[in-house]
Amino acid sequence: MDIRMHKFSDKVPEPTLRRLPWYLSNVKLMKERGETYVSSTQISKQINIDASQIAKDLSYVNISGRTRVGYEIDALIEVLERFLGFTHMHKAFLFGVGSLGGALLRDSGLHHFGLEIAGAFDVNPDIVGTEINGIPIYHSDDFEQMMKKYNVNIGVLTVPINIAQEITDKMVSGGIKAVWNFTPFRIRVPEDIVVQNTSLYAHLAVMFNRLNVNQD
Ligand SMILES: NC(=O)c1ccc[n+]([C@@H]2O[C@H](COP(=O)([O-])OP(=O)(O)OC[C@H]3O[C@@H](n4cnc5c(N)ncnc54)[C@H](O)[C@@H]3O)[C@@H](O)[C@H]2O)c1
Repeated sequence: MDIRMHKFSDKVPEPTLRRLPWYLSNVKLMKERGETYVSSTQISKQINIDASQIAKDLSYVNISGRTRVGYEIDALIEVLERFLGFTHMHKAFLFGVGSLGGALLRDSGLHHFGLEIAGAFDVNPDIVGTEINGIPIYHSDDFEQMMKKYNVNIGVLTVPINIAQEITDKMVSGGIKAVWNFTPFRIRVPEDIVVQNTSLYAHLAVMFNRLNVNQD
């Protein structure tokens, strides 16, 4: 298989970055079924994406396949996990331990994808000083102090929308470099700060729309 290597300086396109974890999950599934090699054609059959697209996406990752047999599964899993940053833990602080924030603290899946929530912040006296899933919940006023104690550079934002910007500013001035924003507010940040907006509801709207189309 002739895989063109990309230079490390090449910026990986966002759609590729979103597909790679999907390949990883499926390749892991094939390994569980006892396979030792996997080709882009096999992955393609599982997830209904063009084999050429898969090969192109995988060309950003430092691995080469062999003609016909494809990629060695163990090597592919290892390389994908490393490439996607899932092998070492990225530490985060979460702001707003309400229904969504609490659920994220309880989610064991984040760990598998390389995110460790080291601590959370709220102002509700009923929950400050308690912990969820072993994660301590501090008062928001203690954030700056905790930034000195923990080696954290990611902030998860699950506060009410009306204070989304205020809390973002607080996180950034405290040294947070990337914000995973679950609020519907389009937060503003300095240029060097990474923002990832995430909404479960956006996917829901797509599902409802497709459901209606299918039922017409
Ligand atoms: N992206 C999504 O798919 C999605 C899904 C659900 C909710 N949301 C959004 O997430 C946010 C939280 O929603 P929720 O339903 O969990 O709300 P919630 O009211 O249950 O939780 C908000 C929490 O923020 C805390 N809080 C208030 N002021 C604070 C401060 N200064 N510092 C730290 N914490 C503070 C509150 O005490 C509360 O515990 C909202 O903005 C909501 O729109 C997004």
